[in-house]
Amino acid sequence: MIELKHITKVFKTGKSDVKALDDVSLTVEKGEIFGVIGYSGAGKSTLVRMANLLEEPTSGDVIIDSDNLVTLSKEALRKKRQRIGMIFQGFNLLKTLTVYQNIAIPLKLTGVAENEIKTRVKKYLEIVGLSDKTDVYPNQLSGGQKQRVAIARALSHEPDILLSDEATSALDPDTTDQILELLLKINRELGITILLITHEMHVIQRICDRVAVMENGKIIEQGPVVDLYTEPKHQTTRRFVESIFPSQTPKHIIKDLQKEGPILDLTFVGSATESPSLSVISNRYQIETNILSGNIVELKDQTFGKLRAHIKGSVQETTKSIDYLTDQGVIVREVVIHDGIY
Ligand SMILES: Nc1ncnc2c1ncn2[C@@H]1O[C@H](COP(=O)(O)OP(=O)(O)OP(=O)(O)O)[C@@H](O)[C@H]1O
Repeated sequence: MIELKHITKVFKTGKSDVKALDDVSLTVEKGEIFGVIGYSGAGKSTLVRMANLLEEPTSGDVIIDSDNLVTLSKEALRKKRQRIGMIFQGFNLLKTLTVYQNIAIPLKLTGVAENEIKTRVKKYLEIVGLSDKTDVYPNQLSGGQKQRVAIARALSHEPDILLSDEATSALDPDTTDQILELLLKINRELGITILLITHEMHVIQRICDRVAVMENGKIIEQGPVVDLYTEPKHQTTRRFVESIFPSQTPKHIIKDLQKEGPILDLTFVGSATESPSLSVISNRYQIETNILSGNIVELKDQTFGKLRAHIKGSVQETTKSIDYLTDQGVIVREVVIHDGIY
């Protein structure tokens, strides 16, 4: 549905050029929620703005439903953009207009008839849960409510695609979750494909199907969210996953404990999170287990857990225990410290 092919973007500045995107390719399938995560300056905003050509690539193609935006006429591009809604961190509402006018005026500018405008404003304010705020001004709304109005405004053009540029970054955690739930509902009930950028793993975890990790203008890793959680390949991806599962065992404790037996990081996905594998190995084999840290989180469609445990016992019994865990679908990785480094 959205295909970014070999996109490079160089910003010409006074002194030196900045390569914000460096040969980036990405495909978002119809109906999915695709997240792009990266630290500040990675190139995320530039990337998402390619998908409606708010930013033009220096080279590469932007294909939306088999049309290459780069080669479309101005008129055809204008029409295509109406199929692509966008929401922003700063909401971009006009302060001097009411909620109704903020949604209605862009529709009027694209030639939608007055009756149809009334119907759409009513419908989309209902969907975002703000039917009672039609006549108020943006400064009478909370941040979350402002973002709901911005979402209703984007939806009122009845797009196939919604682009989200850090839409929850200015919101507190509870409001963030409410907006993420709303995005999920829009995706499921209206069938709208969503491409979002964020610097928060929490956003990816809650609603995304697939994710790409960006660094220095490149995509360094991409795939289903659960794959990046279970086996992050790149150091930066590992840092993002650790932001959800901080491993806070002090290094000197790991160093001491590992003299008596291995410290294991255990990763559980789906039903494995519910089976009592650790108590089974304690009962079945001659070992002692001690849990050092752990957490279970909900990904979009399944549960995912991490546990750090210390195991004491003979090499033979420890090996049997690890084999048992592996057979149960648990991913087992030994934590080792050499000279103070994990
Ligand atoms: N209009 C511009 N002119 C010059 N350089 C720019 C422009 N827009 C972005 N850049 C540069 O391109 C690089 C990528 O910026 P971009 O805003 O896409 O990153 P980001 O990952 O969205 O970061 P943040 O989360 O801080 O917004 C940065 O080095 C930035 O300074």
